[in-house]
Amino acid sequence: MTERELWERYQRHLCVVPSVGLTLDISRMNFGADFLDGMRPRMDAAFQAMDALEKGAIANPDEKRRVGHYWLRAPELAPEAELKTAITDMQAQVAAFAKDVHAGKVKPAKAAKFTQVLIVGIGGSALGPQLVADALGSGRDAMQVHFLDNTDPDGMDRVLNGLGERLAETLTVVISKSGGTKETRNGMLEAEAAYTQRGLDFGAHAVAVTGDGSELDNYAKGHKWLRTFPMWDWVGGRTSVMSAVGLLPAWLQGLDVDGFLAGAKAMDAATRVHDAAANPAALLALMWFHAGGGKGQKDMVILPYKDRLMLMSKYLQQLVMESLGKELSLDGKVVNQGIAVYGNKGSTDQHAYVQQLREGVNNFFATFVEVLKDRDGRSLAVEGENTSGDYLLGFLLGTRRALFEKGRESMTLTVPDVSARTVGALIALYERAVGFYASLVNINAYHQPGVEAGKKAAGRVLELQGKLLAKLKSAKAEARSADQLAQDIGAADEAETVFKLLEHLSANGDHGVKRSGGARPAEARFQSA
Ligand SMILES: O=P(O)(O)OC[C@H]1O[C@H](O)[C@H](O)[C@@H](O)[C@@H]1O
Repeated sequence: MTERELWERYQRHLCVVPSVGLTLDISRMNFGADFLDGMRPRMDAAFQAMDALEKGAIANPDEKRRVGHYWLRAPELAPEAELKTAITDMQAQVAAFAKDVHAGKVKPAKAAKFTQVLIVGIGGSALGPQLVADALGSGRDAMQVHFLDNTDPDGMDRVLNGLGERLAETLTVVISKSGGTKETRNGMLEAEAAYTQRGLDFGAHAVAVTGDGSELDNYAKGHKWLRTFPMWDWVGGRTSVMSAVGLLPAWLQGLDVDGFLAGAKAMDAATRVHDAAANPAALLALMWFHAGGGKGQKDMVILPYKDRLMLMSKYLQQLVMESLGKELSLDGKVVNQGIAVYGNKGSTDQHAYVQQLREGVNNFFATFVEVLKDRDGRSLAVEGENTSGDYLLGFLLGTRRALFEKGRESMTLTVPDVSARTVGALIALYERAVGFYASLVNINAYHQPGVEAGKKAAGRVLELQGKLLAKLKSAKAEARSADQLAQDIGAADEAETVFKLLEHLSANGDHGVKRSGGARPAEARFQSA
């Protein structure tokens, strides 16, 4: 295709959303002239399914749940008055609570004001707040935000030690929809211990966002925490950033929450249109389908040319992969669907993996995210009249061209700035694109049965460790191999797991296990010290 033809194709297919100032350019995706027409019946079915979902149908059949994240920014669309009230009440409660915190009406026991927020959560209960905080935050925010999003002891030490004395002015927000996620429970207990160590009552510094009656809800109430905010079964974790999960941290940080919700609402309005050519979410889903043959054969590389959007790929990785990575279709057939997502930021990535994108295996399509506004205020001329921002765009356009020359497909999303409104719009765009794509390939986007398998297996590993420790203690002083110990606890087939457990136990002082013998598994001996 000549540059002239490309320019015409660009103008013909450019999807424009004036309400949020976003455009989607699909001209560098090499779909054929009849692709969009050919997909029309499937796309129409996807539109119908989405309409039904928004009206309150059971869109998550396995869990018999409704899917209501679109109501969070348009409560008037909730199918029942009680739901609408629940949403508006939640919004009012988080806003009022944050105002009281900022005003010092809700204050810590031994400091004048809360100045820091520590969020404890994982997956959908962390990624949204992390994206929003990183994209929109600054050193001038009302409160600074920190995260515990793992059960890594050293990771937690780093955050808690970093807070140091400021723990006395830190409000901890524990977020878990189910209220039973082990990583989050562990983070909460470690945070609690850090407060206790400094002579601070954790409950007077803690709030929860969780489902009514969950383990976390009971713990928070039992330990007299400051407040609990609701989370509902009709909001999925990965689409919960506009529930209290994301709104409470955003309010506390002092971000433009109204703009965030309004951006999403405007994008929702634009993506409800039953005309794929004018609907950026439908076009995204169709392009994903085109690129991967409806089977996820190509990976989605997200390349925002803006530091503030660096977490976008991480956020979309969960949204897309947990929603679309499914074994079974809605009819119960094995389909093993999914699209792999990765990315970081441009132009930084040009100095890393873009080499492979241009010349290596052609198993991806790129999505460039272009932000028109360079910075607040004017820029320095770094070379002739050129600014750093001119370079950033130059690198984006240059890389895009270099990929196209080698037959590598890409789309370009252009947004005016990284404001709360834009971030809300981008999140809403991808939420709906994922829903549409799931319909196109006939899967349930709203459950995650595969995640459970790993959790159950982890539970069995910890049970095994319990038996192992009991055995080691009873057989004191006698050094045994992993194989012997596995047999001793009636788990001969689990010798490898037992060996891994023993290596970890002996590398840490917590359980008093000592390792001797050689480096190889068969030579190693373990005993209780
Ligand atoms: O919010 P929680 O119930 O603690 O869940 C946190 C996360 O863990 C689960 O394993 C799910 O795969 C995620 O979708 C969820 O967001």
